[in-house]
Amino acid sequence: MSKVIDGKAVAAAVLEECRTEVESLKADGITPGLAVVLVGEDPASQVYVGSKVRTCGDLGIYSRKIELPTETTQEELLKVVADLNADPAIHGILVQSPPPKHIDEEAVVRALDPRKDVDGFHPENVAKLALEDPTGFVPCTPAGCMRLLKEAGVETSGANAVVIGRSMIVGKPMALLLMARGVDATVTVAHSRSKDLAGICREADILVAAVGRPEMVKADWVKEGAVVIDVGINRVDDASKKRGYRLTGDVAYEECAEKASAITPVPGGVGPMTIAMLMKNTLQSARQLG
Ligand SMILES: Nc1nc2c(c(=O)[nH]1)N[C@@H](CN(C=O)c1ccc(C(=O)N[C@@H](CCC(=O)O)C(=O)O)cc1)CN2
Repeated sequence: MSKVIDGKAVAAAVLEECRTEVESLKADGITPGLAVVLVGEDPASQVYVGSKVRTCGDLGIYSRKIELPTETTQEELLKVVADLNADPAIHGILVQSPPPKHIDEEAVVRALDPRKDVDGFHPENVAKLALEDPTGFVPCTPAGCMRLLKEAGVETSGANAVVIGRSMIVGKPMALLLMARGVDATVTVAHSRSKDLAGICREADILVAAVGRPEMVKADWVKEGAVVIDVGINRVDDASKKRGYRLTGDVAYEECAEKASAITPVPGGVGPMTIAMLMKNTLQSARQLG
């Protein structure tokens, strides 16, 4: 049976580091500020945005929640972003993803001031990640995964890491982080079109699943003793639950836990780290912008 990597506990430790940094920023006359923009009424997004704002409040970070109706036009959203770019009280801006279908999300990300792009999605921050420039912002979920690996004492140097998924939010930045100098993993990025996906995964010392398919990774995809990081947070209908669904990852947890040396659960694994790393990025921005 494997060791469970407790994302809630690691996130709590990261948030304590943030609390200390907020005090230090305030002592220097800087009150960090985060703006969270939510377009539409996606229920999961409402939960995440609420959680981001609550965490800011708990740490003493100023936050501004901007809720816009589903019918908000691209132009209206770009105006909101431009106003936040110009607002000195705001150090970090994020637009919750996914926005409604008529919104061109890439154009919205490009409109962000990259110095305030605490999600790390702007092309300038993507380039800084590839260049290993620490002044850029690392996307929160992969940054959280890296922190979990570190806290779990996972040896990455020379390890075979397989990332399933090639999204801009998780797969691609995760691959860059794993191959970075000092981390030094040998990285394979696999996806739905990869031939023999199970075989590729079986080679992994570190397996990161970020595909958004409930319990796709089965025990026979996992090498004995591998470390498994499950990024998926899928809502699966479950009439036995009060809320009508249960959360499950991209990994069939029980059976994979039998083979892995360490594994993240869902919920309580990578998810809480996303918000903790967002707070870190906001404080980095506040420090850099002053
Ligand atoms: N602009 C962004 N949009 C989205 C991001 C992002 O980083 N930036 N990531 C995800 C959603 N997300 C944060 O925004 C997020 C997802 C999950 C969790 C989390 O704590 N999950 C809990 C379970 C919570 C629940 O009950 O649903 C867990 O896994 O334990 C936090 C944040 C997509 N959009």
